[in-house]
Amino acid sequence: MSAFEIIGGKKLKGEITPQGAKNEALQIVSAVLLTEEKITISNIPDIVDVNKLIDLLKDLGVTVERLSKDTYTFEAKNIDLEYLNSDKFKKKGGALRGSVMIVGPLLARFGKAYIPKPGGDKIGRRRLDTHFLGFEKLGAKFHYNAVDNFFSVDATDLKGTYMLLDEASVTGTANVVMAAVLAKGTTTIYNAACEPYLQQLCKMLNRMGAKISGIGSNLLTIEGVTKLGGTEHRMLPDMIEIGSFIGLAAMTKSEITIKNVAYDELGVIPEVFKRLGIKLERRGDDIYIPSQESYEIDTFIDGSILTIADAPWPGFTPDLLSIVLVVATQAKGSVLIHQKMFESRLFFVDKLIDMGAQIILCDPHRANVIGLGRRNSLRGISMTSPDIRAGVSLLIAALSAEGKSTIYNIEQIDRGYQDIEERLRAIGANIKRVAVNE
Ligand SMILES: CC(=O)N[C@H]1[C@@H](OP(=O)(O)OP(=O)(O)OC[C@H]2O[C@@H](n3ccc(=O)[nH]c3=O)[C@H](O)[C@@H]2O)O[C@H](CO)[C@@H](O)[C@@H]1O
Ligand SMILES: C=C(OP(=O)(O)O)C(=O)O
Repeated sequence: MSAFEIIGGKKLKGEITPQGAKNEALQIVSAVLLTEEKITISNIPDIVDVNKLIDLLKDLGVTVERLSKDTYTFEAKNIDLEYLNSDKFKKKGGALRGSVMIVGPLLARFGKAYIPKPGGDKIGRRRLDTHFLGFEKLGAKFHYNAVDNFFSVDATDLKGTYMLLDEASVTGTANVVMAAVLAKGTTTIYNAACEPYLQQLCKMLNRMGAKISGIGSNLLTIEGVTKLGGTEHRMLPDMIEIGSFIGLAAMTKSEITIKNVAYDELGVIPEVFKRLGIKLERRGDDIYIPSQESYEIDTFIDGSILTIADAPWPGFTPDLLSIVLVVATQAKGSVLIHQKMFESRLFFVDKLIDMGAQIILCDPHRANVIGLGRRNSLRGISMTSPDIRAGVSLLIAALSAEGKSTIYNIEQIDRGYQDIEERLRAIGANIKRVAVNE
């Protein structure tokens, strides 16, 4: 177990480059199971969740070669389906959310797949109905063993069909798309999630020989093919990291340039931070954030208090709401943060309140932040990170706070942020990782 010790209140300065996208990597790496040919993937982030998935694929028989820090080749030629029945798989497969996306490719290529209830953040109910309803529509039989929380699907032949997803689930859409590419006939998926990472997945599948159209919309049409081949793919930069760095710069009054952000793929993210009063400038494909002594939250046109809420893409991602909330604590003005998708993602505000922030948690989904307008700084405290994004939000709060903070349970942060303390130190942060005795 480790913790971060942070001495806050320092301005940072310099350039920072986002890692490859965690949530894209989990989709793309799962897709290698769809072919026995070689797939080369670059800009893979070196983070716990992605490494766990790669490890799982190795156990399944995929030949994995690491060509450089961020580039791997995968060859899923000799898959050991027996591994799926092992206790080792039950333990490893349940350790992360992304592992659920091996089901679609395995079902499509081998006619069966199992998965233990996947892990990921404990941020409220995280159902998998969309995934399995979709597989059933394609003709698979679904079985759920409630005793050991094991999901299984099998099918002799998957058949293309029309389906209206019960919700625009990100991993659910990815999973069903990966099953449908090898189904017989045409599948039409309406209410599909359409975020850039899914677009990336569909583009990669097309390069492998799939026939997917409607990419980027919520209506995907997939003409099934009999076989897919190898390809090369490069991951987009992680938009959640980019948003985290914008928030970090504003909170710590720092002048920061975020390099190579793939700006055109960021959707409403820059606009949402601008509505908090943060100045940011697009410079080529970088984002430049000047040092700002203060920033003021916008209101709606009629003067009423701004609400920032999550929504399926192209709405604002729920993964950045915790960051927005923290940044608002030092702004002038008020904002209502409405986390519609998850039920338990806002409870971390009690730590911010202990640090001196003014926040009213209205209910599990809504928090009203009354910005301090820098009248007083947050105070450093000891705290525990409940989930990946709350963890980084607390890290940002600690970097802006007066005095020393200690953040425990940083394994949550390590799930998704690569070498975070080194990268922050490189722009001047006073942060160190310390071992904690259990
Ligand atoms: C590994 C991975 O990629 N994880 C991401 C993925 O999780 P994941 O794919 O698990 O999330 P889903 O898109 O399935 O759903 C997220 C939550 O939102 C709810 N929901 C979803 C769609 C909708 O139209 N209405 C609605 O209420 C779901 O019930 C669920 O509680 O997408 C989430 C939503 O962007 C992100 O927070 C996660 O970081
Ligand atoms: C909730 C997240 O991850 P996961 O779906 O892997 O729990 C996240 O990336 O913010």
